[in-house]
Amino acid sequence: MDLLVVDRVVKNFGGLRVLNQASLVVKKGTVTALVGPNGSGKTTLFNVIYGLTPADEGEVYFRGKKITRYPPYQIYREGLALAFQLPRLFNQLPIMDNLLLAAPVNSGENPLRALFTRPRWQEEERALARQAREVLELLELTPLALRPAGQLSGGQRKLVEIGRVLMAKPEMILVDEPAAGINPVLARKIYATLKKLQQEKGLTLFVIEHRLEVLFDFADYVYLMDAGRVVLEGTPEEVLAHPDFYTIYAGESRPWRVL
Ligand SMILES: Nc1ncnc2c1ncn2[C@@H]1O[C@H](COP(=O)(O)OP(=O)(O)OP(=O)(O)O)[C@@H](O)[C@H]1O
Repeated sequence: MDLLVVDRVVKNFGGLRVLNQASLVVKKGTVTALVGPNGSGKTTLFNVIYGLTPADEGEVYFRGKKITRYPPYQIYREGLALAFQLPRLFNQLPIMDNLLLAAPVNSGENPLRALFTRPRWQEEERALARQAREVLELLELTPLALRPAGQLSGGQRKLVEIGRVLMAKPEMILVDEPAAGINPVLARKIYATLKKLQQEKGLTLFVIEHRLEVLFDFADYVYLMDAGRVVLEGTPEEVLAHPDFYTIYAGESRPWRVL
């Protein structure tokens, strides 16, 4: 099933065409990767999908529903979440609290409603705490549950960022460079965790990555972008075997000049 469909998306910044009819499909239950040289438009495409940057042309569909003009919070509610490249955590607060704060709003947050629906919000809070403990367990972060987020390593912060996103129980997660700036051992661990989310939770993952060596062990399908459009696609083996792959990948990507 096609979970995410990007259909001929165009984005101009001033006179630069950064996305030039970009189209792709992410199938449900896969780990799909987006690779490409610096400046080819990968992050801009994620921002368009997630409603952070409005598309000039083209459409984005999630579960068959057009989400092109939705704001990010509405896309999040539809079950599509974005894990930021630089995790946005509350540094003074423990990991556990960072996860609890990421959960969707519950009935205890409105004082008047809370007064009349006390048993319900107490039960909701208990369920949230259970969910946060499960997420910590899944990400193997339980021993660090009470550690302030500011004391974590870069790799651990990425895992907490993924945990934060999991609290919304999404169907699909966009992950922008989970392994950037992280040593190869931890990078593998992060990918192993993403794979576990796919296999055990049925999550769909769409990942931007530069490190081909980790990526190709975990991805089911790969898109290569250049100058704002998808130029190659296939299984990791197919894409790597393509005679043009390394030339494009190692090149410098220049947006189109439209004005
Ligand atoms: N807000 C903006 N205003 C103007 N130009 C922008 C803006 N955001 C991105 N660009 C330009 O768009 C092009 C694509 O950038 P983008 O970050 O999407 O590429 P990328 O493939 O994610 O690159 P990298 O691999 O380096 O992260 C670049 O030339 C960048 O300078």
